[in-house]
Amino acid sequence: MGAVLSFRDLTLGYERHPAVHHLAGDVTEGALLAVCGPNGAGKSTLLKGIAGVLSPLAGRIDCTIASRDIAYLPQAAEIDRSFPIDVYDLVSMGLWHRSGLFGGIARADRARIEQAIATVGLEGFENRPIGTLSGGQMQRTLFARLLLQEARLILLDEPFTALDAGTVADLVALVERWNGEGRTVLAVLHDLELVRSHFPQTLLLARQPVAWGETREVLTTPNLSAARRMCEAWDETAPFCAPEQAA
Ligand SMILES: Nc1ncnc2c1ncn2[C@@H]1O[C@H](COP(=O)(O)OP(=O)(O)OP(=O)(O)O)[C@@H](O)[C@H]1O
Repeated sequence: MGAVLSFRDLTLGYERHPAVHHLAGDVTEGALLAVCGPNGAGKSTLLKGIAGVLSPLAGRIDCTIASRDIAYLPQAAEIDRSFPIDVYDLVSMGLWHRSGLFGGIARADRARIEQAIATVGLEGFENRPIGTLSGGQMQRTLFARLLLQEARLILLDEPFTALDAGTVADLVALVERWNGEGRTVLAVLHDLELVRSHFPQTLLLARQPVAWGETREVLTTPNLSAARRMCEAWDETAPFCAPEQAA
């Protein structure tokens, strides 16, 4: 399998302050990769860089997948739930890449939307405004939208945070299904047991990469301690590419 993503001495950050520093490596097609690390390690920043929301300060990301084939699910806190839209319409947005913003929804599309809503266990919620959903119901709705997107590269930022065990199990099963279909999935996760059980590969980040490879070889006590130390020692005001921060 070839690389779908290549990081070339990548630095991402905000207002010239790096948040992810000197990242290099490849993500192969069909990978199921967890991105782990302490708070502030740069995990969300990396996903934003891959999704094209944030441009590199230095280095680059080579991606062989067209942006229309990339799906990005931000952290729940970043999603505006006050937007007046119901479950059905939010899920149907997963077809936008096919139908266009103002394209009509054909009968076959309606069947697919209903099927996606049923797959995530939300039958009967079609007309509910998203602002009235519980956190778990909202996340199921967003996964139904992802189902319709049929993206080749799926980026998930803390997709299982604050969800009950049943919801997590259902959504993990969807992630595994996507991966079984050959899609590449990157997920930012804090639950290391979940990562060990379901994600074969892990990138451990602490502004810089600490380790990247087989999950059992990455999530070791020494690596996790090093990541904690590196994040604690990080200077938030470090200038762009300060030599002492270089890998
Ligand atoms: N919009 C922004 N403007 C300025 N700094 C930012 C912005 N977003 C994130 N940062 C900073 O970038 C650094 C990395 O943040 P990021 O959100 O990528 O970390 P994270 O690993 O996803 O953390 P968490 O586990 O807490 O979600 C932090 O120091 C954060 O304060």
